[in-house]
Amino acid sequence: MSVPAPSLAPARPPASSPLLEVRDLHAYYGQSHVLHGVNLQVHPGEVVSLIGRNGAGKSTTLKSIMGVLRSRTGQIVFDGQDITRLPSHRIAARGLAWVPEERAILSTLSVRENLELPPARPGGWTTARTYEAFPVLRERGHHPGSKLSGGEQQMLAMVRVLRSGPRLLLLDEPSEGLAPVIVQNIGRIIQELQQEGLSVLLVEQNLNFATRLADRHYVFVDGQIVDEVRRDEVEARRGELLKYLSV
Ligand SMILES: Nc1ncnc2c1ncn2[C@@H]1O[C@H](COP(=O)(O)OP(=O)(O)OP(=O)(O)O)[C@@H](O)[C@H]1O
Repeated sequence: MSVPAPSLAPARPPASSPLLEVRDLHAYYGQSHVLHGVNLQVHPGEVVSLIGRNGAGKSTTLKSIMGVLRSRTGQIVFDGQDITRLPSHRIAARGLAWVPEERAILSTLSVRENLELPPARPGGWTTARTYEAFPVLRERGHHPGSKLSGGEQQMLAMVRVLRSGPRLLLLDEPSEGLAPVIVQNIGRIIQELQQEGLSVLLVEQNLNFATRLADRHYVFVDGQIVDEVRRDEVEARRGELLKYLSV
């Protein structure tokens, strides 16, 4: 997997106030208590990754932030406002966009219909930008969503949410199951988005992909964050990070 290497400069110093702050988050599926006091921050323009083994609670954290999983306690603050009790659509309207692991595109609609259904908002991706970044989506314009490859589905799912011009993008395993060249392309787009000031919270199992892109990493074990690693610490601590991910 090769994403163009970003500069070797240390992680940018976080701005004084975080764009997203998650405080003492607990989450539940029925009787099952799966997040145990998660605290994390994402600063404006930062790319932050959540890494950890399967079942550690990373996706649940994204679902809790978006308000898709309602059975949770703690506080989620976005741009200084408490959004914990808002319904998901109002959370999205504040500028958070989530691409779930299953990529949530409309399988019976064509690529073009999938692209055009979400309303484009000021600052969001236009159709022209979409085709410039991912020309394959123009070529596949009339194909139904169900007939796309995994990579094409990931591109389409990302573009659908980028049309709304979000300020924070939540990506759940964007590299999962994709060919190296597609992973590289998606990595390049994430870097471009960061350069434009977008913040990204990225769930990843692919350590190479995560460490190339993210300024900071939170390590999840059994529903808790047990470690935090900055970009400039990654090389010295790569062995520990691999151990956290190994089964
Ligand atoms: N819909 C659900 N109902 C019940 N338990 C769930 C549900 N979704 C996830 N879990 C459980 O919650 C825990 C955290 O899962 P989560 O999906 O957040 O982990 P993850 O770190 O994202 O890993 P993965 O890569 O496997 O998704 C796991 O024990 C999982 O089995």
